[in-house]
Amino acid sequence: MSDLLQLRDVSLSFKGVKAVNALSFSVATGEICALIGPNGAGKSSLLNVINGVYRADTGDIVFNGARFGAIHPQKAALLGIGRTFQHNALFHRLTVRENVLAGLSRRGTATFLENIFRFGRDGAERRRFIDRADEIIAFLHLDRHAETVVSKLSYGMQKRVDLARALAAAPKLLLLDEPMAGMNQEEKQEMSRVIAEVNRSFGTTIVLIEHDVGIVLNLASHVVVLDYGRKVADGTPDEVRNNPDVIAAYLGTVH
Ligand SMILES: Nc1ncnc2c1ncn2[C@@H]1O[C@H](COP(=O)(O)OP(=O)(O)OP(=O)(O)O)[C@@H](O)[C@H]1O
Repeated sequence: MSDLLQLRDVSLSFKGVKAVNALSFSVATGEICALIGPNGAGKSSLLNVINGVYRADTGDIVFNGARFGAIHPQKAALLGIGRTFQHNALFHRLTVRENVLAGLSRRGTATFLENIFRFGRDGAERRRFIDRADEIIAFLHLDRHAETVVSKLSYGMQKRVDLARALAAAPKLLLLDEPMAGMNQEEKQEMSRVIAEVNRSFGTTIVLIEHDVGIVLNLASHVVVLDYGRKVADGTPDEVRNNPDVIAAYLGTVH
């Protein structure tokens, strides 16, 4: 299987703190890769480098054959890198459908506001966007909430809407920052099923951050363990589970 994403010797510092330290690893096309590690290990910083929110101090990223040291987040989205955030980036006063449409707006010629407020310069494009939004909404079993204002939904449902928003643009690579944070075990299992279904049905390559190691080791086919910005382990769930360095740095500690 070819690599969709390669990180080569990537480093990022914040005022002397090495958030990401000479990190290299690859993500194969079509896989679910989990990033795990203690608080402050550099996981979110790394996602922010991949989609251009932060600029790496050194190192290269190769995505889908194109190499870049830094990229603008909008360019990353256009290249096919989608993203959710630890604290969702939804428009809480808009409906679920409107939020999913917002995820599509960069793909067309009409602006986000034109898409939302129905004065689109291209009615056919708007129709296509609505169909696409509704397809994703149905896929994620959000149909009955399509017209609901996001602030009225439970936290777990909002996380799902955030996933729908990111998925709407049909990314090749989807970066999920703690998609199960704040959920109970049942909600986590459900979200885990949804992520696996997205990966299977759309062939989307997924890199996700999740603290629940039990969930991660069942969901991901590839696990990268970080500690203090460095890579501690990189392998299959079984390899990682049995790695003494991982047990010492992470699995052996209560998180
Ligand atoms: N914007 C920032 N400004 C200054 N320091 C930062 C910034 N973002 C992250 N850091 C620091 O970089 C290091 C890595 O943080 P990061 O948030 O990437 O870790 P993480 O593994 O995602 O942690 P968590 O699991 O708590 O989300 C930490 O020491 C953090 O304090």
